[in-house]
Amino acid sequence: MTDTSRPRPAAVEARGLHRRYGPSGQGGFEAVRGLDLAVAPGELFALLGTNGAGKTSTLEVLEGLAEPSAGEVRVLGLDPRRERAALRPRIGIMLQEGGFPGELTLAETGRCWAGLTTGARAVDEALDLVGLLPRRTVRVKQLSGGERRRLDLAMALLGRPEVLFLDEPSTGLDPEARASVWRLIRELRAAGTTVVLTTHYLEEAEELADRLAIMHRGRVVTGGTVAEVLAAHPARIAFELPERTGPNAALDLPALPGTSTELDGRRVLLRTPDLQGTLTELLGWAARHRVELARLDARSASLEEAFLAVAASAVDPAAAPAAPAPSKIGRAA
Ligand SMILES: Nc1ncnc2c1ncn2[C@@H]1O[C@H](COP(=O)(O)OP(=O)(O)OP(=O)(O)O)[C@@H](O)[C@H]1O
Repeated sequence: MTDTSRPRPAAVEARGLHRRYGPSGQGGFEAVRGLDLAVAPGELFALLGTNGAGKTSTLEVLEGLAEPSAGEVRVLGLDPRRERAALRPRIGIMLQEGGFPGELTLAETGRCWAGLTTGARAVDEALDLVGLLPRRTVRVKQLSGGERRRLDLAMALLGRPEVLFLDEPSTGLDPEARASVWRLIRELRAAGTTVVLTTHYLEEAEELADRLAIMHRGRVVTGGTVAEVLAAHPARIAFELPERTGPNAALDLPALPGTSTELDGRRVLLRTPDLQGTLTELLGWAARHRVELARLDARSASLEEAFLAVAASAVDPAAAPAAPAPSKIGRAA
């Protein structure tokens, strides 16, 4: 397992966390299988993963809504179950479904929720944060799906939480609403709030997360900063050789250590752990030989590629992401 821990003290910490549904042995199901994570104060941590990987099951234990079947959990140094009374006023929780009563207006919902919250901010202020102030007299049942998500977020923010748990905060939001939720999350983080979120949107993690972990089948498969996660995956350089060079032209290309090559006619695809170095070599070679590299495209690995590779490698170890074997470019065909 990849250790996604950082030095203490952590705002959120799990050690050897297991969560089981149903009885032990046959008939039960272990959704979380020995998970370690540590989120520093003020950090934004994203939990990614395949469907059914165990993200929500993990979050519910961190939030104190469920008991772990094994392992240790601490949030702000407190046990989320045994010290719930002390912890609850200091955390905000946005579940996948808020489940607020449909007949109440947003303002009434906020007032009810504020009555249960220590040190709550003004309801109108919370609604304003998520752009729902103009809708304060509308009933919850009249909200669109995206507006409900924003109401869930507003209620999670009511108590000015030190730690905010967000389960898929932007699911169902249109691009504009998503951008404003991202802006709000960034502002909260800049003000020192620790945020733990789950998401299916890889660009959300790429945009927001200081660190992330990718889960598959109850385990963290990889984790770290976005750059650290991407570093394990090769960058790609694609181009077309000129027609005059013919199909064997690739034999004339330079040796590019650590780079693997795929040829499809005149189209060349290089995979390299060192994008800048390989590109420099390649462009130098092209300049010296006056070769035009048509449709040249160079890019780092995306989080999507890393995610797909991780999911595949967890099923099939042969597909594990690895640095490409050194090869002379023309010989790899
Ligand atoms: N109450 C339950 N009883 C039995 N199994 C459950 C229960 N809740 C969840 N599971 C199973 O536990 C596994 C993890 O579910 P969980 O909802 O934590 O995953 P997730 O990563 O949040 O998934 P998704 O991305 O699809 O929302 C799944 O296989 C799910 O079917």
